[in-house]
Amino acid sequence: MIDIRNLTVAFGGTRVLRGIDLTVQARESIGLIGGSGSGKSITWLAAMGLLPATAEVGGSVLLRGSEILHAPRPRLERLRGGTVGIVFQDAAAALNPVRSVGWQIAEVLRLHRGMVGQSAQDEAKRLLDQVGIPQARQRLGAYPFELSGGQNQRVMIAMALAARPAILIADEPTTGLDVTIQAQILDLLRTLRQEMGMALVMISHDLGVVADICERTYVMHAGAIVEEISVRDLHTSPKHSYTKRLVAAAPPWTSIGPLADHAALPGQGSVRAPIENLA
Ligand SMILES: Nc1ncnc2c1ncn2[C@@H]1O[C@H](COP(=O)(O)OP(=O)(O)OP(=O)(O)O)[C@@H](O)[C@H]1O
Repeated sequence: MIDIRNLTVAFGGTRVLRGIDLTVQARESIGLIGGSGSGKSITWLAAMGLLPATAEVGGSVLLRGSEILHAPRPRLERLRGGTVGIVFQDAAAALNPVRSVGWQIAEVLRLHRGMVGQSAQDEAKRLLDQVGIPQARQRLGAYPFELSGGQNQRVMIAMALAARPAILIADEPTTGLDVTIQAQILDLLRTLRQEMGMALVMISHDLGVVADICERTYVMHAGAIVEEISVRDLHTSPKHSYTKRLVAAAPPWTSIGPLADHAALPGQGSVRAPIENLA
């Protein structure tokens, strides 16, 4: 689906990405984990051609076999088109404050699927239903400021899904939300991936989140990938010292923490356990 080779990024001669190699297969769920400033977001922004022109970008990014790095914008938009959906961390900042959520979803439907009028409204309502917004028909007219943080995050996911992407990139989609809402959003992403057969890239500084939802993960440190590891092997065979430190620091109740049920399979949602226990 995506094949990134030797991706480099520099700003004003200062290197922030040092030769990233990364692949995503159809339908798989991968993590990109690392500390603040390690280069997780820059990797995807560069790969998708979303960095400002001041960024010096090198390497190769194949999307379904076609080179998209440095592709002219119309070609890039055509290639990227409905293939890749992106969910950012801060929904409140990413959504347009002066347009209703129904309008914003309908706009994606118009651009990517040529839908207009009542059929776009009906599809927007169906998408809000799908991401778990109650009273979806009435909510089409709501503005982002009228919704909670978790609901805005769901709207962003609905917008990403509206283009029917084959791959969904979620950049810290639960940061800033309280733990209960975080667990609900992770559940939603897990369910949607299964229902829609999408690949999922989960970018997070939280190893528990990645271990909960992904099958394998890349570990980033200081602008480089230091390890690629299956989530199953995180307990037993992390090789790089940075990965070992991440595993050691994982909260005890997560899929990878010391109290984890080691028989649990990745993606089965053990991060939910403490929330259920607290309820
Ligand atoms: N527009 C820019 N100009 C210069 N440097 C930048 C720019 N954007 C990002 N950087 C630098 O690139 C590095 C990687 O940033 P990136 O946002 O990818 O980190 P991250 O791993 O996603 O961190 P976080 O979890 O905090 O979001 C950082 O050192 C950051 O300061």
